Parts: sequence; structure tokens; C-alpha cells
Amino acid sequence: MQCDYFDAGVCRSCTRMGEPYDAQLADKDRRVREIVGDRPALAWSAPFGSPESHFRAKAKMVVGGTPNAPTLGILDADGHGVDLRACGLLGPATTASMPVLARFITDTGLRPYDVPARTGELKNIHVLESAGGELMVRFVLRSEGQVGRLRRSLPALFDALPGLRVVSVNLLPRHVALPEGEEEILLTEETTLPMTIGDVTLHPMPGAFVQTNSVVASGLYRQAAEWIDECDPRSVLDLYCGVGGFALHAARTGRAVHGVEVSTEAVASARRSAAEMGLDARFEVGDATAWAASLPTPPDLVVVNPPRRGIRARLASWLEDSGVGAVVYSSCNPVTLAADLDRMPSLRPVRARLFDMFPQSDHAEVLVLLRRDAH
Ligand SMILES: C[S@@+](CC[C@H](N)C(=O)[O-])C[C@H]1O[C@@H](n2cnc3c(N)ncnc32)[C@H](O)[C@@H]1O
Repeated sequence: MQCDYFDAGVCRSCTRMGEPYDAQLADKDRRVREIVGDRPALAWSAPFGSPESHFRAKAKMVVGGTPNAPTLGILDADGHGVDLRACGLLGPATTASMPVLARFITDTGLRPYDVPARTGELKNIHVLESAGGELMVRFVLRSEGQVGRLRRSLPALFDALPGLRVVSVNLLPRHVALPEGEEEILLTEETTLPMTIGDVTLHPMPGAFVQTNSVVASGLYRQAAEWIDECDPRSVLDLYCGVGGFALHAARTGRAVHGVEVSTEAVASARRSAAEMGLDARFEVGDATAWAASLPTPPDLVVVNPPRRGIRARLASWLEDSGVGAVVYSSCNPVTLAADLDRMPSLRPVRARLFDMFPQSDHAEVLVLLRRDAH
């Protein structure tokens, strides 16, 4: 893939830009296997590839410039906006929304936040896109002051973006380089963006985590479901379940599944999907490790899909000692994955596969099936 921003040195986020995709994928697969290391019983499947461009379901654009000439992209080293609205990674509906959103900023007179001067209101715009091209748009603002103005201008935005379904404001009052703050104000009656991924329809609300690449996430959830079916557990616990992608796939054959997740929004989203699909999947807000440790009897199989830090020592030793028969571990960081595998010697990695969620970069998603030694 070729990128003008990369060639001009304006954005270097995609560290593998310009390299043929097949070579990238083969190299990533080799590096991931090396990091995970020698595991005697482990069989690797061929990597699951991605479209090399326009694969991102979510875009987090930093807003800079002025109301008349806003930039949507990143900030340079001095804190000034760099426009990346034609980034080739963005999904097609997100790309089409960029000029409309820029125009909306101009028409409403929303002042982009100026980092060096600490003035202005609009910090970031997040866009989430479903496979059908529907959109959720979140305006990250410094304060509530402009919410009324935004609300009044919404009909024009809906006219200009027919696929628009959910709009919210997220408040980030502090002067920090974060994508979002804690308070969310919904501006639409619709609260979720339905996203069909794999064999389920997820219902993310603003703020809930969704996998970056819907094509690859579909492959990931289906692969996990296939391995879970092979193990044929009576009970499944999905830790770090988010909006429920793994849990809902595991439950679709009538199996009892329990999901645990720290985000209230994600749990509400997962419950909505389970109710809509009539599945026996229950979801609770809680800390993954504390939840597991409080269980009177261990489930037959546990799915873990933690943030980059991995599951760490406490949860790994609970899995090791609990008698859980199998673990499906989906990791976005092979280094912490390898460390966690070392902490669970009785649970032997037997299958693994790279899912290329993040083409053009060195980031990797790896799915591993671990089974308890029989003796
Ligand atoms: C990589 S995402 C995975 C989400 C989900 N499995 C999916 O496929 O979309 C990690 C999730 O872990 C959640 N999380 C972070 N720390 C947690 C904790 N201590 N206990 C439970 N969930 C946590 C995050 O809110 C996020 O939804």
C-alpha cells in the first residue's frame, strides 16, 4: 500500500507502510512465533490476513486548526494539527464522513482546542463504522458549554450523513493528551451502533471497546467458537468480555456463558445483544481477576482477552491452580502473552494463530488454545 502522508513524512504511524502485504504478514507471523517461543505441543495455523487498506472500524481523529480550516488527524511535535482525513486505513463510510464533519465544525463555529494556547473546545472526533456503513460519531469537548450549539446543529449533520445513527459528546476537561474523558452525553435516542461481526450482532454504546478491524474480528470470534466447540465445555467464562463478541459466539449453540467486564457501557451493550439473540449469556460488571477468584467452582473453559498488559500473575495463577480445563487466550501483545503462558505450566498451548488486526504496523493479535495436562 502507498500513502502520501507517509511518503511526505507527515505521519509515520504505519511502520510497515510501503512493504508488500504478503511479506508483512509472513514476517509478522514469524516474529510472533518467535516471541511466543518453543512450546512442545503447539501447532500453529496459517495466519488470518486482512484487507490491507480501509479496514479500520474506528477512527480517533485529533481536531486542530481553526473553525474555518479545521484539521482532522494528529498533532505535530509542537501540538499543532496535522490533517490526515484521507488516511487509507479508515473505513469507507468514515472516509466519506471526514469532509462532512470538517464542514460541520465550520458551520457550527466549534473552535478546535489549541493545545499550546490551551484555548478552544473541540479536542477529538471519534467515528465508529459498522460493516453496513452506519456510523457513531463522538465529539470530545473540553466542557459542556457548546453542547447546546451542537444539539441544535444535529439535524443538518443527519441530513449530510444518512448513515449516521448515534451521536454523543464526551467531556475531557483536563489538559491531557488522552483520546477521551469519563463523562458521556448522548445526543440521540439511539444509544448503540449495531455491528454484525462474525455470527452475532454487537451493540456498542459510546465508550465501549470494539475490535479495530471487523473482517479480522469476525475470523477471530469464529475461530475461538470453533475451538470452544471442540473442547465442548458445559460452562464458559469470558473475562474482559467487552461488548460480548467471544461470549455471544460461545453461547450460540445453547451453552451457558458468563461474561465479566469492567466497563458498564460494554456490559449494557452485551446484555442487549444477548437479549436480542435469545442466548443464555449473562454479563456482569467487575474486575476479571477478583471475579474469577470469588467463584465457588471453576468453569470448564475460560476465554481471556485482556488489554496489552496481559492477564498478569494473579489471574494466571488462579487459572493454573483452579482446575479450569481449557483457556482460549486472545492477546494483542505477544510479549505479555508469552510471559502469561510461562505462568501456567499445567495449561499447555496446543493451537495458535495470528489474526492480522493491524496491517501496516507491527501490532499483532494472537489467539491461543491451552488445555490442561491429563495427568
Ligand atoms: C482487548 S478489550 C477486549 C474486549 C472484548 N473481548 C472484545 O472482543 O471486544 C479488553 C477489555 O477489557 C476491559 N478491562 C480492562 N481492565 C479490566 C479488568 N481489570 N477487569 C475486567 N475487564 C477489564 C476493557 O474495558 C476492555 O473492554
